[in-house]
Amino acid sequence: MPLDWIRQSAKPIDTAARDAAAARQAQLTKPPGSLGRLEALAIALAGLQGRERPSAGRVQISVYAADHGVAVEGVSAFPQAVTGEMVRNFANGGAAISVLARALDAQLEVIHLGTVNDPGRYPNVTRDWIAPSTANFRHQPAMDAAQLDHALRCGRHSARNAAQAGADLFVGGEMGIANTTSATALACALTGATPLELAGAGTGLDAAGIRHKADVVAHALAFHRAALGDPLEALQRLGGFEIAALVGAFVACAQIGIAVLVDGFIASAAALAACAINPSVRERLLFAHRSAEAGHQRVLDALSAQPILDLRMRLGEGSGAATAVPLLRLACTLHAQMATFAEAGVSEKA
Ligand SMILES: Cc1cc2ncn([C@H]3O[C@H](COP(=O)(O)O)[C@@H](O)[C@H]3O)c2cc1C
Ligand SMILES: O=C(O)c1cccnc1
Repeated sequence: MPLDWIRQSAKPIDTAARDAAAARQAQLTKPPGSLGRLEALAIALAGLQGRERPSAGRVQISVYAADHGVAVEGVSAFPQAVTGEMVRNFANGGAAISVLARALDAQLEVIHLGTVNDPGRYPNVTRDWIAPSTANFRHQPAMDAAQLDHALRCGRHSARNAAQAGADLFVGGEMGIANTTSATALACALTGATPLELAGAGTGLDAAGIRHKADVVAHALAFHRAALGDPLEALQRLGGFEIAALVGAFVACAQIGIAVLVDGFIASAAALAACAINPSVRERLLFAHRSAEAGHQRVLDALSAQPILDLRMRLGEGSGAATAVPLLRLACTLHAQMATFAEAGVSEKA
């Protein structure tokens, strides 16, 4: 079976490294717990990376771009041509994630999986073409089995690239007009929430637009209902190429043992699918931020995830995850460089 790999277990957390990091935190010259979540993040990263002193220095950001057939239903505030235009903007270094990646000195990989408006070839964009877009999932499965397999393996390839580059941390991003509709449908199928509970403004729909989007999702869920019990089938029917690539990347990173920092609503819907397909993935994911997209909190709740930041961001591209990287770096630097009570000759708690 070509998809057998997706269900193979994630690398177990290194509890010895995590416990050693927790013991070190207790020795550092501060009241225990006073660095709050920075302590917990350093300890969690130690378990994920298998070393007492973890690092967030080397970061790989992989951004997947693809179009969605459901865009014809008028579910986005922006035209579909923007997906291909943004691929060109990524290539030219002008997108938000381009700027963030440069500022973080992160490795940025852009993978073009297919757009209706083809911007052409660029040396710094990987072309891994599946089709100009998914099919409109209101009336038919978004992908066939071969397309799903292709997209999942594309994500696994990024995880392997990250491993080869010695990445400490993987960030997955996406670009695809109408992909909040796809993420909403997928999240409804996986959580049992209603379309009205999860549908949000995306790129800027008004209240009537959000009701229409929820209606499109409701029709799609009714059409596919009999097949949605299997999360892989739900992903094939309701997902997008870029969302499936994120699923493949998250699962493969978890299997290889690369820590994953999950972005906003769309990346979290992909994380939800990854964990539904392969529950062992969950303990290898960190959640960067709470998006302003209406349904994100419900998706985070379904994952029992506590995001690091809440900056009212709602962009995607991996931008929220990239924004959390400096805090992870500070958490690691404090953990590695603070003096212990013994080293500094400071008296411990009475
Ligand atoms: C210029 C521009 C840049 C973006 N970068 C990410 N998105 C985000 O918005 C899209 C999803 O929203 P919806 O479902 O409403 O279409 C995705 O491409 C997502 O990555 C963008 C959207 C636009 C317009
Ligand atoms: O949170 C996200 O990922 C998001 C929200 C709105 C539009 N695009 C992405």
